Amino acid sequence: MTQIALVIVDVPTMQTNTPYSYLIPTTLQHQLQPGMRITVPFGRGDRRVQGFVWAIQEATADTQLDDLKTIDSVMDLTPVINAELMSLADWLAQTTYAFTITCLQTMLPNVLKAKYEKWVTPLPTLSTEKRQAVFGNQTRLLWDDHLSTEQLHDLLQLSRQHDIEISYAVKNQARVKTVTMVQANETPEALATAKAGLRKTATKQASLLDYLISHDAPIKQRDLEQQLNVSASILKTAEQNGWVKRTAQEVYRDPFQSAVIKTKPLTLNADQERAVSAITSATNQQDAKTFLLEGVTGSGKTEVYLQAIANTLEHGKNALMLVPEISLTPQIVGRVRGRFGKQVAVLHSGLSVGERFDEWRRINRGEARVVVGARSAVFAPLNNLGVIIVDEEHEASYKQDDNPRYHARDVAIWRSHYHSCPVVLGSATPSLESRARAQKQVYQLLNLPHRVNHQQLPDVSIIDMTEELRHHKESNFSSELLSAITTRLNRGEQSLLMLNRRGYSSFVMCRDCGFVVPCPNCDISLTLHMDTKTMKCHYCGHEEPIPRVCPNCRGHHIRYYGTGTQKVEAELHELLPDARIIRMDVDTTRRKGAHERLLKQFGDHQADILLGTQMIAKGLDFPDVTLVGVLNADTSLGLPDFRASERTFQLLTQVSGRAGRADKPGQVFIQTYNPDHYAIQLAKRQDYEQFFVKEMRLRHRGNYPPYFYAVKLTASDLDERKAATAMISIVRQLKATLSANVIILGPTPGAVARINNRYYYQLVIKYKHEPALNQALFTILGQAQKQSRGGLQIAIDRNPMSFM
Ligand SMILES: Nc1ncnc2c1ncn2[C@@H]1O[C@H](COP(=O)(O)OP(=O)(O)OP(=O)(O)O)[C@@H](O)[C@H]1O
Ligand SMILES: [Zn+2]
Ligand SMILES: [Zn+2]
Repeated sequence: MTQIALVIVDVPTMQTNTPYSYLIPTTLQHQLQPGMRITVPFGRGDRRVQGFVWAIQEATADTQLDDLKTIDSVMDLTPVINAELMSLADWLAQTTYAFTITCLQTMLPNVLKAKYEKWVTPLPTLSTEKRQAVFGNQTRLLWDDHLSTEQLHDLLQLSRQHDIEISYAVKNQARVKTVTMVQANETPEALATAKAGLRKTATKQASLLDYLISHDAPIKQRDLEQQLNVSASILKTAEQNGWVKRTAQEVYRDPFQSAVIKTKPLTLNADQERAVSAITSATNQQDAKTFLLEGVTGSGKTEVYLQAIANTLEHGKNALMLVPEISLTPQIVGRVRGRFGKQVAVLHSGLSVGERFDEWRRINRGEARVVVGARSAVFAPLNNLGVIIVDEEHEASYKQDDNPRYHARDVAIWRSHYHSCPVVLGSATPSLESRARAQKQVYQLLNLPHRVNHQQLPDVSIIDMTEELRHHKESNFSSELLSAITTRLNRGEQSLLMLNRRGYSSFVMCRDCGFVVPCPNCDISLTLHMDTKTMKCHYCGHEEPIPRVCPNCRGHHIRYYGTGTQKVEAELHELLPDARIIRMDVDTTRRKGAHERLLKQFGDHQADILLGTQMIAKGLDFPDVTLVGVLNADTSLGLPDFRASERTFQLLTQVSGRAGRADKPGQVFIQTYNPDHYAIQLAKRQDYEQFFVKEMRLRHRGNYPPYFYAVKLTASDLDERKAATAMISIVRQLKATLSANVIILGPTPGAVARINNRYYYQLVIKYKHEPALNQALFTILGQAQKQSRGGLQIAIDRNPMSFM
């Protein structure tokens, strides 16, 4: 019986979205499995492309075997995509208008996608004869195109018996970090003799020899220098004399290696108890329910997650927990590891390719039972899930803004149905969508209305900055906020200051003619970066020096505008010279582990003030922070987007929630130019429910989500006219196909009309029920594909995070 493989090839076009049939070579019959990657000849020129084995079938009497091309080679010893993820890829392709191949690739760790050397290595179980037959005298075998199908056959078989495995030669991109260690190189007797021969004045050398005589364990050179108060040159001479040897020792840089404190489950309060028992009973009854855990800041949501996970593990099942951009929330990772130790795997972008792959393999082998990770961790190949948690479910970073444009929350819910397990969406400020679904009882609402220990929510004051400006000179700090910070300094308490940078940036402008330096490739001005002393484009990466003379009028009055964190820090230093400040923004957290280090320093009271961008708004739990100041609440309000109020409310409520979380009460100051705006007023009261009611009314009136669904289409082309005409004809086509109830906004130029020399046009379709829409969009994509050689690109974004 001949086997044929159905293969999804790595050629992203509409035509290749369904599997192609390939003949499996005789020697590889019954060796391949779905989810393995292979290479196949494709197209008229038979060029070699990669593909995934989608399914394996027995040929029937009708199969025209002669018409089939044959699989070339195999890339994996074991499947890299399991059955669940294959059907998930199928669903994703359907719902995000992406290609199945793109979805499959998205689920793989990067190391499998890139061209690393692959080696086959024997495992201890491999018999000596087999070892000799396969590896000869080599310790490992390079896995490349030169392997014959016979060899592949043997290797696949050995792999199934767990006798061999594949490893990837990932060169650690970050250099190995080392410290210099010093150790005695001679016997104590010999050293004593050396000491006896020293001149009387050589006291430093004498004390070094004394140390070496009584210690033989290696010590860090730096520590030794400090301890004995000797210089590096003394040690160098000692080495030349043969008294010591110096070695470079690798230091472990795993950012999560840093001590996690083991924690025990806390005694739950009544609200937490209710939430945990609802979730655990869904786990135990295999009920694929979606819970919305709405709990005010500091209400102990994390403890609810941890106990729901503990229950899952007790029942022999595994757990997945998503957190927004995990490098931003090292605290929460620490808490999960503190409870579940080595069973936890962590996936996030801060890990090197190799580290990430190691974690992925631990999950794939079933060694890790709890996975914590950011957006793409939702594809972690965990089996037998008992609970899925999506923390801070309202976070925009859960949506991928490139193909496939998936929302991790939707994928989590899909997986919960696959595994018949509950999913918990948690937030102090749920997205309107999720809260509306809870209202309609599609999701089950669980409430934590109080802070733990009945601590009050912090007292929030709004400061009208127009008033401030009238009375004082221009400053980032109102007098109220400044005196509140001073009080904290005197009391030895800590403050958190947030600068809202969304949709806001620093730039330079000519004071004489008003000229602002634009990007040559995009229709946007360049952003000022003081750390590198350059101007950068945030869209295309263009970079140039800060001009000294105005390129427009040759004037010399260039002025720096905008409130960068660096500028605020400088002002703060001037106002409060004694305050110790930690600044946290993209510039200070670029290096690996920097984020966690800064937070740790702050937690250890090495600073009085943590000054940062949005990255300090979420998830932080420091007991001695009693003051939060928002320097500019308005910048995100001004954006022309239907979610602007929601985003602002969420941000202000979240950041306010960082104050007064332990026994000392908290205080918050919000500086704004729009003190009467409802998003700011309701954030002051931290009244999510009121905000929900008010905002829903406005969304209803404006026909916005969640009352309407939305799809955003974007066309881009090097030629502006082509992008615009494509959009106009798409609108015509949609109007002809869809019902009269749809609302089409646009086409309009994109929020940035030109990026990297491509022109963007967009339109937004709002609808309630349009059965014909899906097909219409696929048709549009198919047509666009045919024109894509000309450079036209169409992107479809379902449930877009913004209409901009
Ligand atoms: N049952 C409990 N008993 C005592 N302390 C608790 C209990 N539950 C949680 N805590 C503590 O209360 C603090 C706040 O809890 P946690 O950080 O989980 O709140 P949260 O709801 O996740 O907050 P946020 O949404 O603001 O990040 C933590 O320090 C936590 O250890
Ligand atoms: Zn000028
Ligand atoms: Zn640019």
